[in-house]
Amino acid sequence: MQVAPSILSADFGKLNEEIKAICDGGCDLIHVDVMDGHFVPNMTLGPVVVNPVAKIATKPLDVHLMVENNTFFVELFAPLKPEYISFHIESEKHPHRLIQKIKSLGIKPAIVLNPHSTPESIEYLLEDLDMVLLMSVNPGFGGQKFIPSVIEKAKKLKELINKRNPACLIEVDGGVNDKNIHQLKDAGVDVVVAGSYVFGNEDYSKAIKSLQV
Ligand SMILES: O=C(CO)[C@@H](O)[C@H](O)COP(=O)(O)O
Ligand SMILES: [Co+2]
Repeated sequence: MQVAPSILSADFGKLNEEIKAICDGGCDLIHVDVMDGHFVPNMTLGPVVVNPVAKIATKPLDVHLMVENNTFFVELFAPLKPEYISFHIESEKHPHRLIQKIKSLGIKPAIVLNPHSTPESIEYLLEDLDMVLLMSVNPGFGGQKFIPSVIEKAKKLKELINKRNPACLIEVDGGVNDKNIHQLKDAGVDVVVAGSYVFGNEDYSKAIKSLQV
């Protein structure tokens, strides 16, 4: 299991130290939550903050867009050369076109599903995706309670992925901790995002390793 700590839960008063600690602590990716105050009722990080993060990070960035104008934000974050950019299926009228745009920028495209969205809704996009991110909370905030139906959804998605594009990864985001990690692993999940669990732990390295099952 790969682990992507969400920097939303980091201490922004000492962001450099926090980034260094999770990279040295053995994380696989750095999850960057981008919220525009329209698609979700919160606002977070723009390139002004994420640029210095990208400069000191020794692990690749996983940019999670929670915005209405996806194309604008893809163009804004592309110069930071993230490994992945994910966007919500619920906020995009032309997901196939946007996937091609992200690919053309040399970035791996991923699609995010809110708790109500079905894996079948993206079946015909799977062959063009590197990852699907399943939300296990409603997007907008860290520290929320895990929604257990994501386990069944991950299993269904895994079947579709096996049929359409076995190389596509499944990522789960929200309320992940050492209690639900084995269920997620058994459901076929490849990557987990963990914000409050990692940054709420005194020993980041220990917390990250406890999820790398
Ligand atoms: O995208 C989001 C929230 O919208 C997440 O990435 C959270 O920031 C994860 O935080 P925890 O639920 O792990 O505290
Ligand atoms: Co996220």
